Amino acid sequence: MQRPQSSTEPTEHPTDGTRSDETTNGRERPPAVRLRDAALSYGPRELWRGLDLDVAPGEFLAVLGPNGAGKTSLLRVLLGLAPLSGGSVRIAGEPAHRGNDRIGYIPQQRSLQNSLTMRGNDLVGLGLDGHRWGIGLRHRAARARRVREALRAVEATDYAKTPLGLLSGGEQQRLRIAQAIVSEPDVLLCDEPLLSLDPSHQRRVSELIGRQTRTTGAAALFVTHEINPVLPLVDRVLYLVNGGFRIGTPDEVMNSTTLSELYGTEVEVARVGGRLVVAGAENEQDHHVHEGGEA
Ligand SMILES: Nc1ncnc2c1ncn2[C@@H]1O[C@H](COP(=O)(O)OP(=O)(O)OP(=O)(O)O)[C@@H](O)[C@H]1O
Repeated sequence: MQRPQSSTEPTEHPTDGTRSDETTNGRERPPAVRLRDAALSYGPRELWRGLDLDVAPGEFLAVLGPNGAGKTSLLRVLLGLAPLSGGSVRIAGEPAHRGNDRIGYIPQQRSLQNSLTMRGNDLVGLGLDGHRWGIGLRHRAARARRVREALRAVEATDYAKTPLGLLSGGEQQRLRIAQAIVSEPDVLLCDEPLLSLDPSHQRRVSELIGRQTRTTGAAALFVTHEINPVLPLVDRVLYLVNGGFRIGTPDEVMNSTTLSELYGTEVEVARVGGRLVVAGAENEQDHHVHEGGEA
């Protein structure tokens, strides 16, 4: 097992994976996510350890790495579904816990149940469950307004009343995003939200999440095997490989020297027409950025 690596020497951020710009609109806000000396093991298998990371409000963090590196497991830790084996985790200043209404979660894309009864506005409304909505008319109206606004934000109003089972994968994915943003969370956890979307939907979904970080100050942790569609949005990258990791801006992490160190083998990173192409990494086909796909 490879020893965990410290982050690269950043030019703009401290070396411990934290960002100093925690003041938004003159008000101090705690980091959206704070991990300190965090470690996660399943039995004898250690996925990562020594992870120090502050994700600032409004920051867009891409989480990259090959299959099995522990990206989804990191999201499960933040969701309070998996306990750390060492260190600590806080979400918006509070310990991580299940059912945290400060988090909006976009799970890995699966086809939504073939429901002919459940509709988009029902699905989005579920994103408000657990919030304190009264039973009076006023509260019902406010709840309905929030759902309408979320549907409008993802441009899904036209099919909000169509049974989910009749919608395309891209349409369903936009509804999942509406469900995740309807409660205006502090943290958006996105687990490969671009999977199986065509390039134009990839771009729209990425832009939607980017817009949400800018307009509400939500931090996004965006797990992806394909960085190019989100590259213009990414503030920093967390790259996990075989127990080691690097944290830094895309330029600091996505270069031949850093990735070769991290993988322990020669990896080449090239910029081709503004796109990143990685060659030589283990499981290359599973995680690298493809030259052909559209950003
Ligand atoms: N509850 C669990 N108990 C034991 N092992 C687990 C558990 N959850 C995940 N693992 C293992 O931990 C490793 C990391 O899994 P994880 O899903 O976090 O990887 P990932 O980086 O998201 O991979 P992928 O890119 O394939 O989605 C895998 O080998 C997985 O089998």
